[in-house]
Amino acid sequence: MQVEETPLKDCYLLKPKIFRDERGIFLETYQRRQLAEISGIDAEFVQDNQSVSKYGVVRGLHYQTGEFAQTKIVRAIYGRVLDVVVDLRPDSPTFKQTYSVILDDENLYQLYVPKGFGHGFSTLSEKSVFAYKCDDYYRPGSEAGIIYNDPELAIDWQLPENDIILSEKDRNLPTLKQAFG
Ligand SMILES: Cc1cn([C@H]2C[C@H](O)[C@@H](COP(=O)(O)OP(=O)(O)O[C@H]3O[C@H](C)C(=O)[C@H](O)[C@H]3O)O2)c(=O)[nH]c1=O
Repeated sequence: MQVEETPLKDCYLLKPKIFRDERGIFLETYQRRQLAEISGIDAEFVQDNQSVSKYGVVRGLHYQTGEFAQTKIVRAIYGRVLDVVVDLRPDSPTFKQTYSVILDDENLYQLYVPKGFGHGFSTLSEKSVFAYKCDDYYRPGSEAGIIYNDPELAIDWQLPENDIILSEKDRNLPTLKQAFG
């Protein structure tokens, strides 16, 4: 596995080693010891999630607040997504900065998203299967988010606006200014 820094502090792009042969491919999608040795990252993951989305779906930007904030390792098992994170840690040198990267079933890249980040993704293929590890449990009462079209963040989800599909919850998320001043 290769671990690359991103422009956002403590957020890393993980590039697993892919073994290819005439049958197809094999890769270790998570290996705690190797990740810790390479990067010093040693989160204790307790929950795996998976979502399936059709083309045009944007999920996010979401995060859990306070002591229930989640570190995540996210990846696309099938299809192609644009993964987007925003640093929402007021003390961070990259506070309010965003980073986006294509995760798909060809590059098999993963993104390490630290606690205190907002996270979302858009589905660019006909269908995406998205999986991620969390180092804390789902706490409905601590869920929060920033609206996908926040004017300060100006995220390009790489989708025509008319194609974007959002949940009712995501349509009503606050702006960055409303949430963080
Ligand atoms: C996140 C979560 C949801 N749920 C239930 C709650 C709802 O009844 C249903 C769908 O939840 P939601 O609409 O919040 O799912 P997403 O929009 O995919 O949310 C996720 O999307 C972005 C990309 C993230 O990074 C977060 O991990 C997560 O918020 O699953 C659970 O039971 N457990 C969970 O951990």
